[in-house]
Amino acid sequence: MSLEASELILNEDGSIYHLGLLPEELANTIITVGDPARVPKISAHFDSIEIKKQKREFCTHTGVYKGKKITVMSTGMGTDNIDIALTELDALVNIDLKAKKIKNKLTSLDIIRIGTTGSIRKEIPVGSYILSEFALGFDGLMHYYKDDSFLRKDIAEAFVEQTGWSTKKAFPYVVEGGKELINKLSSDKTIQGFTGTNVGFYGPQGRVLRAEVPDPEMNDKIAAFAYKRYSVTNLEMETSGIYGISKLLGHNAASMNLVLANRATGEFLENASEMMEELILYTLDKIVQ
Ligand SMILES: O=P(O)(O)O[C@H]1O[C@H](CO)[C@@H](O)[C@H]1O
Ligand SMILES: O=c1cc[nH]c(=O)[nH]1
Repeated sequence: MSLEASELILNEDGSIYHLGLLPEELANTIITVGDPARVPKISAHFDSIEIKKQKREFCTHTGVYKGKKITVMSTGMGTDNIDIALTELDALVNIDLKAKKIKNKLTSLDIIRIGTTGSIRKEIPVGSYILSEFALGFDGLMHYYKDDSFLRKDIAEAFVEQTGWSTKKAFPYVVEGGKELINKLSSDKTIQGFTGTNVGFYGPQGRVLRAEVPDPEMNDKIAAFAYKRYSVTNLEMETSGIYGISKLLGHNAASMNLVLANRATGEFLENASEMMEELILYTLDKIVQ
């Protein structure tokens, strides 16, 4: 049975709806970033760039770095965008777009996020690289999919109990990243992370400029959470969706984040662009190793 035109949506040129990409324009190793301006900063290191496409916040460059074909794509901010980006990346490799049928032989992509984050622990300073072993999703995205077999419900339940998580918010979910890919990217430069993914940057991450939050102690409660060997290291806005949709669809994902802010000490990284450039080169070289 083929997928309806309203479900698998293609543009007039046959490309996938939001990303605007054709299957042959994608590599099997994909770097995702939130900020579209970070895409050319990464592809500037490529030996050659074959594809440059932009639709909405999804800017994509595909090229070759040290002999390996890599795609770098921006997702914009938030897991609502991640749902679109990862589902369409999967469709590009695992659905025959002309026949609109799921392929018999499925392809597993390597998806590596290079992002920015805020640490909630004073011992993880600005400038650190956090490589997420697990993600803790506050966004609720994975509750919209049937298969929850890979979610660590024991950790999520302990988290809700210890922090007094409000029932008005989505029930948190916990998902592990792709172990092999994470091992490949890790070194003594990376800190193993348990990354909280929020639905926003201000209130959802406990930032107060003018509008108050219901529980000003929530970041401290998140930092105090301890269950078995698990405790939360940092907050950002995409990793849980990337890990969740990747596990759901059979892809390998790793999330590497530069710590820009330390929420416990109030510091913000001064030389952020220089440090991001270093993280980009670190990650690219680990990918091709
Ligand atoms: O730097 P990026 O990859 O966008 O990631 C972080 O920065 C944005 C917030 O400033 C959010 O997307 C957050 O996850
Ligand atoms: O504190 C921070 C810094 C970067 N990105 C976030 O989402 N939060």
